[in-house]
Amino acid sequence: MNVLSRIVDSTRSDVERRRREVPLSELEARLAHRGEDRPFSEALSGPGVSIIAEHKRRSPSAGSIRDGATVEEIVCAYERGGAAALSILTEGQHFGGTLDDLREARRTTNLPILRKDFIVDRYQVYETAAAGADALLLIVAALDDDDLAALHQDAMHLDLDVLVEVHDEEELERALEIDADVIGINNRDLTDFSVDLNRTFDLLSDVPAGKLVVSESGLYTREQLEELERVGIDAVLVGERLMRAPDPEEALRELAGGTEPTDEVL
Ligand SMILES: O=C(O)c1ccccc1NCC(=O)[C@H](O)[C@H](O)COP(=O)(O)O
Repeated sequence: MNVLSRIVDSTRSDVERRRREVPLSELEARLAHRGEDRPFSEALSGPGVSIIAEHKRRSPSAGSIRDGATVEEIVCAYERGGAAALSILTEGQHFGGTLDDLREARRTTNLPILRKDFIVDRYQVYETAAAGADALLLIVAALDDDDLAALHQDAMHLDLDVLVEVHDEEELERALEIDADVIGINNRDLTDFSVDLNRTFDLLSDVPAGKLVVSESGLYTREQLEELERVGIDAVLVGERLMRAPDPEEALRELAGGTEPTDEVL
């Protein structure tokens, strides 16, 4: 069983537990207290490459990435450094995240927030909206066609933007079938963790005009971002590079082209 299947399996059990603790009807009631809308897609459509800065404590590929900093410290640094949006990893068992991380990010910044998780059940879509996120991730490789379409519909019904993540041409076709507006091309192979930026370059030419395209994973340098900008990528999703930096604000400014690079990482 590959890592994605393992994560999806454990996610399904976690969702069942949470559903018993907080029923869907309770989440629906909480939606009445949702705060103001922070448009996620709009934030990615500015000039140049927009940066979605990710809060990520650990991962299956890297192990522990950063301990000891609060969510507030990290996300406020990202906001000061010029992030267009935040990605908050809320998966617990493999990434050490929680929905409370997302709530804290919402309380302490004004940036639009993507819930980065393994969404396989409509309960999670309601949970995402109730926790104050503006967008969620749907990973095509983790879903069959019916679930992909249904979860996409549920998200739109709740005014959530959706980043639809693909790895190859077949997954891109499936994303286009549901008319996804924001396509994420993941440079990381989720079966062996290899990272290859050519995934973005190869798939980009198959994405029709009018879609927003996000290049995800394995991005570390200003040069990579400049290359992506040249080919017309709208945004990048960056986690490990920023989370390992002693000063995430400074690291973000460097990536965005605001300051000279330093090689310092934790
Ligand atoms: O990061 C992993 O090891 C991973 C493994 C299995 C499924 C998903 C995984 N990562 C989620 C992500 O998509 C990344 O956190 C995100 O794109 C940022 O990547 P990076 O800048 O390389 O931290």
